Formats: sequence, C-alpha cells, structure tokens
Amino acid sequence: MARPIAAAKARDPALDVGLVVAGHGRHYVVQTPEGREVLCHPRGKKSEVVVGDRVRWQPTNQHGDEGVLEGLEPRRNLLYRQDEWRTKSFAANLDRLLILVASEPVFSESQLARALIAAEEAGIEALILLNKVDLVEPARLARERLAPYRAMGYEVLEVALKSRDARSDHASAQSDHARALLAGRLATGATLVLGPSGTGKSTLVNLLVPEAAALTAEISTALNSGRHTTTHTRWYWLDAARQAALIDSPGFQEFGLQHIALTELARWMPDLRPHLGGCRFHNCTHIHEPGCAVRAALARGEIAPSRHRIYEALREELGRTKW
Ligand SMILES: Nc1nc2c(ncn2[C@@H]2O[C@H](COP(=O)(O)OP(=O)(O)OP(=O)(O)O)[C@@H](O)[C@H]2O)c(=O)[nH]1
Ligand SMILES: [Zn+2]
Repeated sequence: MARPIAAAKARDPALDVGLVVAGHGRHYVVQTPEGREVLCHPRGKKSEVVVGDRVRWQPTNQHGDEGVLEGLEPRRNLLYRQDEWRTKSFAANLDRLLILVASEPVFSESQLARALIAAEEAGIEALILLNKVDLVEPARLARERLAPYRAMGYEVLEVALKSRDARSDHASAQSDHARALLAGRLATGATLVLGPSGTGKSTLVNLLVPEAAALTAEISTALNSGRHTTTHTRWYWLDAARQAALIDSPGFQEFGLQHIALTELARWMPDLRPHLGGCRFHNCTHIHEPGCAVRAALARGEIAPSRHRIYEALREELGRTKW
C-alpha cells in the first residue's frame, strides 16, 4: 500500500502536465505529452476542469493509467454559455470556433448570433460553415440569411459534406473538396465545432477524423457511459504531429448569454460596434432614443433588420434578469 504513495511523492516536484481530451461528470481522460491516456478524477467534490484544459496530475495506480488531478494550468480562454440557473462550459484554450449551419434544417439566426457574441466576448475567432449547399434552393435562402454575417467580417465557408447528388462520383468529389478546404483552414490550433442537430456535425467529424467513432466508443467505455457515445465533448487530433485539433461538443440549444454585461452587448456585435459612441446620449440603448447612431445605420441599411431585432431581444432578455 505504501509503495504507490511513496512513488507519487517522489514525483511531486514535477507533476505531469496533461491535456484533458474528454470529460464526463467526475471522470476525465487526460492525454500525456507522449500520447498516453489516463483516467483521472479530481480531488474535490466539484471540478471546474473542461476539455482543452492543461492539468497537473499524479498516478494513483502502478500501471499509470489512472490518476488524480492536482492542478489546473492557466487558461488562455474559456467558451461557455450561461442561463439564469447554470453555466455550461464548452472547452478551454481554443484558437477558433467553427459554427456549423446547414441549408436544411433551417438554422436559427438567433442561435448563430448568440454563439458569435459568446466567441467575441471570449476573444475567440469564429467562422461559419454552411453545409448541404447541394440543396440548391435552401442553400440560396441560407446564403441570403448569412449575407449580413459576411458583410460584418465573418468568414463563411460552403460545403456539401455528404451531397445527395445522384452522381456518386460528383458527391464524393464534393466530400473531397470539403475535406481539403477544412484541413487547410483548420491546420493549426484547436477548433471547437458547434452546430444544431441535423446539420451534419457527425458527418464533419467523421470526414476529418476517420477514427472518431472508434475513439469515442473507447472513451465512453472508459468513462462508464457505454450507450451515450456522442454526448460528451471530445478532443481529436487532426494530424500526427498534434498541431491541429477538432473539438466536438454537444449542446448548442438555448445558448444563454447571462454572462454578458448588458452595457457591453453591442460591443460584441461587429455590425453595431462601429456606430457606438456616435449616439447623442452616452448611455443610449440603441432602441428608442433620438439621435441614435445605431438606428441611423439601421435606417441606412448598414445594419440588417434581423440583427437589430436580435440585439433588441437579447437586451430585453439580459435586462430582465440582470437587476
Ligand atoms: N443533402 C445533404 N445532406 C447531408 C450533407 N451532409 C450531411 N447530410 C445529411 O444530413 C443528415 C444529418 O447528418 P449528421 O452528420 O448525422 O448530422 P448531426 O449534425 O451530427 O446530427 P445529430 O446526430 O442529430 O446531431 C444525415 O442524413 C446526412 O446524410 C450534405 O452535404 N448534403
Ligand atoms: Zn444609440
């Protein structure tokens, strides 16, 4: 009994630093710099650790495949959502957020806007991926709805990850094109993918990480959650050199923004931002005041009506519960 403890003590000064690649409840899968995976538990009751975190840990068994978390390295950033009752963290230390939408099902612009605001506030670059552009008419409508986002500076990529094109060679050429496009764009750093159900998120992950399904099954067994194979956030390396990673996270619904300060909301909306400071009243809400530069831009067509509606709804939502 004393041996592992003595061994652990001897390691103290140089605790291993690992990367959290999956987490569920009080179980975490930590990857060592050599690529080994260790099942770790936090010491306390509650743990703030999320996928993407760098953690210090010590082994708790002789095989070194189980351990205890000893500490959390400082984070560069953390992406999360917050409703009135709780906070849900997606992942930490991200280089970009990829928001997946599709021509079908019709995406919620409010959900898209919310994710973009959360990313702006967290200082994380965001890009939009429109899938299913093989569906011609729905794609045209989706493109139209995304036009304001392009105009305010967001990159919008278009793909047909799994086209329904009857000519199978054409469909597979479209998949190849999507893979090449994304491999290039996501070639460095950690990319978190968020997207509503049915948009093709599983298709995307499987295209870029062919071994994803097998890895997920393995991790789910390790985390004792057998059947629920897709409900955890999971970090996948995209290359052997481990320079680029894709993080698949569930839970895009009800993207609460209670952590955003009401007075700062407009700052995180790139189409509203350039007009701030131009209003007659310094505490202008940009909803009804005379001499409002934001509303003037709206009237000139420089801000899309849908965006101002989203701003107004969010303002009301944040104002309702904030005081
Ligand atoms: N037409 C068309 N269909 C696609 C495309 N990509 C994916 N699909 C289809 O869209 C459906 C949803 O794809 P999934 O990858 O399962 O979507 P998901 O977002 O993981 O969905 P959930 O499992 O509900 O979260 C499937 O029937 C796919 O075959 C595409 O480029 N074009
Ligand atoms: Zn104003």
